[in-house]
Amino acid sequence: MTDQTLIILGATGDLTARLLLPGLGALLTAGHVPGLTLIGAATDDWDDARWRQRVHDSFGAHGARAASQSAGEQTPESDTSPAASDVADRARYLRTDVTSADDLRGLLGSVEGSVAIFFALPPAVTARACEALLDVDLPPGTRLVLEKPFGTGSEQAAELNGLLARLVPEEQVHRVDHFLGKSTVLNILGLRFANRIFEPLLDNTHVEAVDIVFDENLALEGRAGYYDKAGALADMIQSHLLQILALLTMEAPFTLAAAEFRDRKADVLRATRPWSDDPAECSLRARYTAGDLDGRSLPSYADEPGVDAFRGTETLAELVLAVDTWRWAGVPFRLRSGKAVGDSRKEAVITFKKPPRVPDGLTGCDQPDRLRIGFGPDHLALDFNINGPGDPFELDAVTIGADFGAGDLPPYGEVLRGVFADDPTLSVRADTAEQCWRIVEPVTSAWRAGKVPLLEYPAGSAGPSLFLPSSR
Ligand SMILES: O=P(O)(O)OC[C@H]1O[C@@H](O)[C@H](O)[C@@H](O)[C@@H]1O
Repeated sequence: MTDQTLIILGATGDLTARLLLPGLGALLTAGHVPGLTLIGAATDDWDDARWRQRVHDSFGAHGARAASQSAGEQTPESDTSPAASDVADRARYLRTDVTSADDLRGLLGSVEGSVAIFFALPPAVTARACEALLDVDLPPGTRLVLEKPFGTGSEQAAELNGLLARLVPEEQVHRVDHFLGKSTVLNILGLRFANRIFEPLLDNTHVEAVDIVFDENLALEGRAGYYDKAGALADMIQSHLLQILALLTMEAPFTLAAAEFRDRKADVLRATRPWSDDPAECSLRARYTAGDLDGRSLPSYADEPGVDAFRGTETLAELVLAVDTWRWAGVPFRLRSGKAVGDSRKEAVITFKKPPRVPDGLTGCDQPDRLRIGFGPDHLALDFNINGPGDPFELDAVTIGADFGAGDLPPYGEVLRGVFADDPTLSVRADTAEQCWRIVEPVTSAWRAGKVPLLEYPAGSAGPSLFLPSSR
């Protein structure tokens, strides 16, 4: 394998420290990308020593240690693995204006081997950095790795795609959605396509509704600079939850090769739209007010440092979608995500229709059957009715379940593995990035026009919920 260099633009930021470097550390510890050179670039006045310390801290704090422990290795509490330490010790930092072609030229001039550039930057800065790269000769095979949100709408995403297409071929663009690197999310493929018993039931004949819910205890956690401009809809639904919807609804690909896998996802996303023409009927937005959560007193979102209260950013969003394919037409898909919600719930729930008729004489429980795929804790459960203990004609609800277990790598490690292996399977393709904005845009326009009120919920409460519209 040729030597690889990873350049992180935005190296001093929160994303790099919290997610990217830990994922990289785990990947290195697992023995991938030997000989990697890591270069950090940002405007901050850092030097190699400070950057190396950051890399060591982030490798040690999360990814590298977690990965080696899951592999059964004994490592002292504060140590990174030797492979990750070696990369940290050799890491370089270059003070760089990422929007300046001269600076980027200088940065790339110092690099050997195969290069991946990770844009750990806000969307607007990413676009400006890509523009600047137009004036730079990129080494052959350069991969560009972009974070979500990809643009701020379908038009901006299309513009950015046009720009990227002038820089490198589409196969070398990796649009990261780290949910596609989560083992539980990827397990949807195994669950659906490697079993006989579930797949035949997953259609509009048998399924009543599907909920994809990601309600978090986490509040803003100091991320106002990014989150206040994004909000729950762009942060979670337009990106992560639509990817889950695609995996739950796609037809079986012949292989998991990038082209086919991404074609099948694109098919269903093209067929997806808001459930009703009136976004007020099928969407809800809300933001948290002061409240208590897990023994913490949280301020109102509007009072969090860095928040522009008048912007009206939602911290909870819910949206019902229709997937207009032969298989799924008529089944509502409810996507919901909220911050500072008391009852953390992260799962996809497939609710089946009731049986056509329960014989007279079987009484008691008549809960619909449900298949639950938990995204944290990772779990699979099937709820159904049986003749339980006691009266043989009295029905009881039971659940059988299995734990998925953690993946070998954290999600960012999995995503980076694809980047270094030149495999874009887990990356979001250009057309899909645009489709995901197209799906939510009728709703964001209605929200902007004030047609859907911004509700409030106390932090720590369950938050408001939509009354599901009847099937049409
Ligand atoms: O559960 P995970 O992997 O931390 O993912 C959830 C996070 O995903 C991120 O992409 C969002 O920006 C966060 O707001 C969210 O909390």
